[in-house]
Amino acid sequence: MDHLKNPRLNKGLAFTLEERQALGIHGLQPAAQRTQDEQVANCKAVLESYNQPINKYVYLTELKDRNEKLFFKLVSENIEEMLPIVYTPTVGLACLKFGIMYRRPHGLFVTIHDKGHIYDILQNWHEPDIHAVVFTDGERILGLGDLGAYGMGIPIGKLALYTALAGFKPHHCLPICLDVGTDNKQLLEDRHYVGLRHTRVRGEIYDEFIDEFMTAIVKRYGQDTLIQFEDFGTANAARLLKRYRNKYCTFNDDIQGTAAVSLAGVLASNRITKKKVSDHKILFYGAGTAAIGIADLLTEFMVREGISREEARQRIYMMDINGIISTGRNDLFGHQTYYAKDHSPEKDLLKIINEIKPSFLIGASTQGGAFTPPILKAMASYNDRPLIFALSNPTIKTECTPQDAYEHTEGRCIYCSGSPFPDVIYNNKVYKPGQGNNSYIFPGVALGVVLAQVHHIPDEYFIIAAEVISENVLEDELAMGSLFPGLNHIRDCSVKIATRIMDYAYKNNVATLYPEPKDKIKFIKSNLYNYNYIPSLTGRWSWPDESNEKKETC
Ligand SMILES: O=C([O-])CC(=O)C(=O)O
Ligand SMILES: [Mg+2]
Repeated sequence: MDHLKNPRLNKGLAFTLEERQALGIHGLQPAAQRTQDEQVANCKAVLESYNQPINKYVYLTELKDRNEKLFFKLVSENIEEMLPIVYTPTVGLACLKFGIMYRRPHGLFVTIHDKGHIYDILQNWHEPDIHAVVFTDGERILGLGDLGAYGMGIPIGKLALYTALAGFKPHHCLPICLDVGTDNKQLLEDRHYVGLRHTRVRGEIYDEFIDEFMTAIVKRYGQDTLIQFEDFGTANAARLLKRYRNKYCTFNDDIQGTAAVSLAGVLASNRITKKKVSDHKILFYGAGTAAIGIADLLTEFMVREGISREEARQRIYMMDINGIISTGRNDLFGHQTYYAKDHSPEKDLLKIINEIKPSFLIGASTQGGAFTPPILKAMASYNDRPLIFALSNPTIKTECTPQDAYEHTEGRCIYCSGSPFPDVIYNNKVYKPGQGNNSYIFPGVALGVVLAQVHHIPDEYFIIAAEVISENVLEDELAMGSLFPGLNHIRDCSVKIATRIMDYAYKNNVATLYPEPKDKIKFIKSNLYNYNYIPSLTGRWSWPDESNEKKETC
């Protein structure tokens, strides 16, 4: 029965007659036999019959629970259609409905009351060989804010992409939600809420809890376990990254992954405008975690282009809800101060644009529709090809839609958004706006890091990832307005990113995998998850002359 009930073993109607007899499951299924491709086609037909994206999400979750290989084949071979369901934007909706939809565990919940016992909780996870952990404390889920334990949908979604976009084996991945309470009043009163019903624990106790968590992970799974921070609140994200980045194999996706995909977008746009990054005057709308991460990485890149760090920071302006980030303000934190200008605390975005005349406007504000037509028109009046990045997620939080962006800039803007949008037709021209989402970055970076067994993740890896992504945008794609390779090429891009990161790691003597693989691409490919079924009756051992496909243990 395990072969029908365990999603890792189940092949549904793809079991052959011989397998059904040998496994003792003959008669438990109808007579038909299907190939995996036929099953994929069947799944697509079922998905088409649902109108609501959330119902498609539930169907796919159930498919993953029933037949893991079929789920990953479906997603991996149909990325463009499936990504918006298993990931942004639908995953945001799934988080909002997490309580009512909760069925079975897909990861670990560690609460603040488990403090002192986190290692024991990790022991309860059934898989012993974890290479990558994605975890959140649910404080800033996408642009939706504090969703507490409902935030668990995000680590689950991110790790599904580790497998679908970078070939991580699913049993090497562990999603974790740290539940320290929530300050979201609506959730505290929601009868479906599944998390702790008290406000967030902060301060020293929170810090000790995170410290214990990090220690417990490496004690349980080893020093080179990759630990990805996801959707932490602004007050903690940068602070915790700084604290842990040189101690653990860790990165913050919202700071570093989003920064890298934005850099990739600018580098690709430079192929159109023939500019350097340092030729831009940049205005950020939003000065939180993602914005600071992008600003820091752009600064780093401008320094490489040959200007001083000080000059680079002078080219970057930021504003948040309290106005322009200026030296006179006393509410700035962390790296915000690097970008503070001598300026009156102006709060009106249009006025600021008219004064600064930026060439590049980046939205990381979580304020849907903030880039109004007059703002877009102003950007078009100062620039031949204004850059407009509307990065907030999910779709309702996007600062402007591509339709608005092209319409109000006479089709001249170079645009991307964090959430997916359909093609736009403006003035008889078809635009295919790309998705500036960190999903182009984190799977490939993670793959390189885990395979080279490095212990820390420097910014250089994110610059490498950005360069690889921008180099892989085709001329045709650029001409259609996309700054990123088509989503269906993302798996190849992940392998390329991983290869370049491994090269860099060995050159800099930080890879601990020994010996260095001679042909890294071949090495990487031979370690990727195989989502195709393999015969169920191959026995326990593999033989050296057999293909990798057969060698894989289920
Ligand atoms: O999840 C996404 O789509 C991108 C991301 O990290 C965020 O918005 O927090
Ligand atoms: Mg995120």
